[in-house]
Amino acid sequence: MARDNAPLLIVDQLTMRFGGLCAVDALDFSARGGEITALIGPNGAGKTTLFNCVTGFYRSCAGRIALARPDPDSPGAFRADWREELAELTRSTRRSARIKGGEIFLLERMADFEIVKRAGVARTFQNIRLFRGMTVLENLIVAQHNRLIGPAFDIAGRFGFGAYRGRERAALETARFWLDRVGLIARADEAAGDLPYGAQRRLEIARAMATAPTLLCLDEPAAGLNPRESHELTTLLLSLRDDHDVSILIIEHDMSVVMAISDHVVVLDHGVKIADGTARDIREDEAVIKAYLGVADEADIAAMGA
Ligand SMILES: Nc1ncnc2c1ncn2[C@@H]1O[C@H](COP(=O)(O)OP(=O)(O)OP(=O)(O)O)[C@@H](O)[C@H]1O
Repeated sequence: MARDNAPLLIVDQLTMRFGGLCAVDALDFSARGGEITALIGPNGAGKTTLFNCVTGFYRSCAGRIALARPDPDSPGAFRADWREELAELTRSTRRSARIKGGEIFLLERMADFEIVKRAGVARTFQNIRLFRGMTVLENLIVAQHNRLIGPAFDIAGRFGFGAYRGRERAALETARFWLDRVGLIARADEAAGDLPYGAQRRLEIARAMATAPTLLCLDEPAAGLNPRESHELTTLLLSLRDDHDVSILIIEHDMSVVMAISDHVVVLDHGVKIADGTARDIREDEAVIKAYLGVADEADIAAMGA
């Protein structure tokens, strides 16, 4: 379903090389706000490298990654067309600029912690990275450390001043809300590492959501899930988009999940974009079918409906 919303993420001529290998090659695409954009492609296509550039884990070799963050308190005021302001920001040496109803960022100029804190990008990983020895609840509290650590953290935290207490209470409420939302509230006091695999995947998503992101980047969230869990995941992701106003960028190999949830699909092969469109467009695209026929199993092709 194409929704014709304003762009939230604009990737422009992005290039990432590792020595002689070009993992992402002059990539252009945009992801619109309020949508689920899927990045698909065979193994080694450059999908995780792109995520690592967006989240500041890698510093790209060339190109631009721009993100808009509407003000949460007045989302309606956001100026939908921010190309002019982006051009001006690009010409400057600044990392961000205020625009009507929000702020825009050039992520390739920012450190990873700033990308999380200021630009509102949260992510999950291909291999689950929870704090396994901490409880389920503690994992969500730690995720909100940016909010807990206010300007007066040292003194306020030590003496239990009101401002800190208030922030702490809000962090607990947020944690409980998201644990409830992903069906883990009854397991809040268990060690995260003791949860079954599918529950750990849900906890990772809850942990990312607890940071109130504008853009949620999910790296293969359906990996290792059984069909029932995959179905629950699709329901959860659609609800995050529709009920919680988060835009999602998802890398996923499970084509049934991709086809069920994506508003927009970008297909990479050997670091190059080979298709970009709705799920329906790309499943009929010859270059995509060829890329998958070369490497994927027949179930992938069947799930794409080609
Ligand atoms: N840190 C690195 N150093 C060197 N080469 C790397 C590095 N990270 C990725 N690559 C290479 O870049 C290419 C793209 O890898 P990437 O992990 O982005 O692909 P992918 O599309 O995410 O694949 P998969 O679906 O298997 O996760 C591969 O050839 C990979 O070996």
